[in-house]
Amino acid sequence: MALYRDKKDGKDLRIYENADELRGHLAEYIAEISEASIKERGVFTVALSGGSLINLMGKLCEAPYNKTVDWVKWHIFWADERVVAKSHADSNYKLAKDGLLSKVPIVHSHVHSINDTVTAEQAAEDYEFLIRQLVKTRVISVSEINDCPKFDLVLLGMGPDGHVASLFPNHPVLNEKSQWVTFITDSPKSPPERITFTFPVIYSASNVAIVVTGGSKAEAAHLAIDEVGPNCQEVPARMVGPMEGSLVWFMDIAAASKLEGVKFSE
Ligand SMILES: O=C1O[C@H](COP(=O)(O)O)[C@@H](O)[C@H](O)[C@H]1O
Repeated sequence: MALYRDKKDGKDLRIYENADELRGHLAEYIAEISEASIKERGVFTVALSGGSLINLMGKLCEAPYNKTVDWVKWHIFWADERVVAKSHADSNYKLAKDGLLSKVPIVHSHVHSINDTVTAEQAAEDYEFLIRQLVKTRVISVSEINDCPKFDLVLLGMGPDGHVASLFPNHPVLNEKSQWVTFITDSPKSPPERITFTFPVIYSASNVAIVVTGGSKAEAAHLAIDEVGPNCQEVPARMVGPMEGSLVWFMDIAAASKLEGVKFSE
């Protein structure tokens, strides 16, 4: 059970004693959305991030989920990716492959990774084209509000600066509205060249989860979630607010330690 669960401005906050507790509940949440999506549409489309998220998804590789989840119906995408070779230590694909995809029976052709042999600009263009094809063939649903892809689940981490995917504070791509996937060549966090989903795609998802652990992210979580005045707009995580679906924040106590009005019983 979550130590604390509440809604703040449409955000469903779930706070756990520690990262291990969070892991169990995150696995259950993902498995439930997978089951519902497969029941409704025959497939489950999930966009991953890199960083600490993959380790926090680790319980999915264990019983009962390794056997009960219908892995062959999963289609994997990346909400952001670093433009490096897939074998590079910085690759979000490699991180997910080593930590999750190689441990469960996902169909190889359902793993939709970026083209890592071209420039960041071309990689973003190619990735958007790939997503458009899968929208046309109805593997990915489409938003009823705009023509954006509607992923069943977008899983985001958050950096200590409040960035989500590769949408960094004060970067012009925060305002990108026309493209689904864009690129940057000046990421403040290495490596500099990345592709990223834009906010319209994140807003259109059926479900978005932001998964955050550790005290180094407590200040950014506070700025993203609490009412803190005009400067709060600069925190990209604050800009995540799905128009169509649900938004859940999974946090451990350390990440939630600066949230206002959150009290834990002794
Ligand atoms: O660079 C990135 O950082 C964020 C946050 O990473 P974390 O290790 O602090 O959780 C990650 O979500 C993103 O996918 C990645 O490219």
